[in-house]
Amino acid sequence: MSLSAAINELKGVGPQVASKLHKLGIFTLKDMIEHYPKEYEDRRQITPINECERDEPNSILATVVSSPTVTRKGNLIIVSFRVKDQSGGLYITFYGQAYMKNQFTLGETYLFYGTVKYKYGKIEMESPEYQRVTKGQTAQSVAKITPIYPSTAKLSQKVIRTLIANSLEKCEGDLRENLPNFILKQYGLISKKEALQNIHFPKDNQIFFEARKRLVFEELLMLQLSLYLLKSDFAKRTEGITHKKSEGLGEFIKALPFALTGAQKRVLKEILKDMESKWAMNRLVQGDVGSGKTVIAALALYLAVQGGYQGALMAPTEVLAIQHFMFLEKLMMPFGIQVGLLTGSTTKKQKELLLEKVKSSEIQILVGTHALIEDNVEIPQLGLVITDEQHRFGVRQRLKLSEKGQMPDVMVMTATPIPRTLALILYGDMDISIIDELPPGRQPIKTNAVDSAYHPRIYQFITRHIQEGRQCYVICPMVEESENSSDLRNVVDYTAYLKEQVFPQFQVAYLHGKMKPKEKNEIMARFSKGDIQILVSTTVVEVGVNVPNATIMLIENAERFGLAQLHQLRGRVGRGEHQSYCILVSDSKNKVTRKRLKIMEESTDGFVIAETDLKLRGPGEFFGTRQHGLPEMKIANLYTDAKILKEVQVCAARLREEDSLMGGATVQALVQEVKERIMEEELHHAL
Ligand SMILES: Nc1ncnc2c1ncn2[C@@H]1O[C@H](COP(=O)(O)OP(=O)(O)OP(=O)(O)O)[C@@H](O)[C@H]1O
Repeated sequence: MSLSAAINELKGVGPQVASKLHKLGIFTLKDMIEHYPKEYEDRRQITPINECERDEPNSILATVVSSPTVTRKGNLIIVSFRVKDQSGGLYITFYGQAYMKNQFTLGETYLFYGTVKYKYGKIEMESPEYQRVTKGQTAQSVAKITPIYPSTAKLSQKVIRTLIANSLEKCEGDLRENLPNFILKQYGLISKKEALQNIHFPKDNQIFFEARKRLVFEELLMLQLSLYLLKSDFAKRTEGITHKKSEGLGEFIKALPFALTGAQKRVLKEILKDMESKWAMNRLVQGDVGSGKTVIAALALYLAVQGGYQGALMAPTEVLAIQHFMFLEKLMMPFGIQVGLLTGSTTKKQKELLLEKVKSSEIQILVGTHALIEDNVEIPQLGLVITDEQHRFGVRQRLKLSEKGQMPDVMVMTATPIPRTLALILYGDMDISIIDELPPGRQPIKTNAVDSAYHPRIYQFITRHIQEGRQCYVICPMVEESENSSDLRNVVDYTAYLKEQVFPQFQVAYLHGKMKPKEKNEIMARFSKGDIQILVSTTVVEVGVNVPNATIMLIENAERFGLAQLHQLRGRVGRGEHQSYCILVSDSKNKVTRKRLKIMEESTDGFVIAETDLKLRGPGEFFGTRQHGLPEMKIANLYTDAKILKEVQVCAARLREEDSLMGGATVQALVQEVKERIMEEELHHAL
């Protein structure tokens, strides 16, 4: 059978099982085979019955010495019988599974795996997994390292195991090697077929590790190659624009309302060096929330414009685009530089006029949302592209903006502190600058995680601060009440409650993603001016909003947010001279949640928070949402597999650099496979 055969072509998969498998995202035999175990149980160690650890799982090899009997306790059917080995005996008991009565034969030997308990003065093993050991078999040939699969959609582990074993067997002929031989040799990788067989049913620990390494290597290599392909079809370092040194830059810096921090100066130097060189700049500027990235963007844009080029700045939301526009306009106007704004709400007429001015270079800096990448936007002298990324744009969108110019310099700003291992993958071919210093005078934000019993005190606290002239954000996980989330705070109802019951004396308003852009902008402008004191919102304010007078960030149902997200949200306060506070409300008793909220109380360092979050939750959930244009990881863990990742990057770079390798048929097939995957991803995304 072929790997692409539909799962219901497999024996034993009827419509019911198929629909359960579909729920797990399994449609073909290939999907089935790539449904990797989440963990393993080592059942090879067979323990004599009298040495079994209580309340722990054990493997025993025992013979049935009493016929199964059925008893009832209320509605519960209990099947029980006694088994023995040379050291002793115990009872095997199944609850609620009447059919077990007929599964065992007196005098036969079985391998049982289950938890051994003391119950009502008897030793018993509860609902164990079992397998008959026939005459010719040894216990060792039956007791195995057994895979345990993730989310089973009500399919038993046994069924999944059997389906995978069958898929592997039926597709054996189609499990072809897809990595070139020289890569297998150089990195000591086992074949694809062996790896797939042993990731599910490893014979021993050694082969399991080898199988995993091989599959992780392949997955990361595919990811790295797809990033290369998406970025520039294996383009090497390219020559770009040589921006002229600007004499006026010093004057521009002097005109800023503050002195640059040491970190800002260092990053600026790195950027200037890139811009003034003949190579195209491709730089990621990473700075913790509030570290002052926007001004760095302004300086780079100023330099480009001074040399006769145009610059573009793309932001992920309209609110943020407007904020950047206002900031840049104020700085640039005194120097006679014109800044334009293009967003989804720009009217047709305004847009025509604006685009004309951009085309004639009358407007030198264009700020906007992804409206900037539309085909009719022409920026003829485009020399610098900056995206304020925050993980909202895909690699492809970033490229599309760059393509409006002739190899413009590219700078990506991000506030999400990305652990090094992840930055390597997401921005593998970029140079990285880090702004690791906050502007002077900032007091660390005080953070407290509390439960909802604290609400009355929280409201008093907010009242006091607003009376002193400050402002407050309140974040809820939902926009409106919905059926399955009535226990979560929602923006609409909570605003009404706060307005009427708690803060009738203050201006309370709400903001959420479903509102019209015009309404959103209006509310944000009123909050910026101080006309609104309490802004209740979803995470739309998470990205980059800058209102220095806001000093309290109250987050309801804090357990619903990723740590990176909480850190971003908290970064909306503490942006001015006043002491700021972040209050995280959660009634969750979950241990991991409590730990995560505790980290927020203890650390204000975005990098520490991000690393810890990654450790606690795994990278899949790190960003809260999936990355556009990036395949999901099936087996690799970007955090713990950092060592393999490094090897992969060396290997991928070699494939890219040495054209001779590209000529080989296997490498071409590999690249083709990567291309197909990207298409699949895009399709998946478009749906
Ligand atoms: N060197 C500096 N000294 C004093 N204030 C500064 C300095 N640099 C920036 N600021 C101010 O700090 C605030 C935050 O700056 P900015 O909005 O650029 O931060 P950011 O890094 O983009 O943060 P975020 O990612 O959270 O949006 C702004 O009010 C800005 O004017």
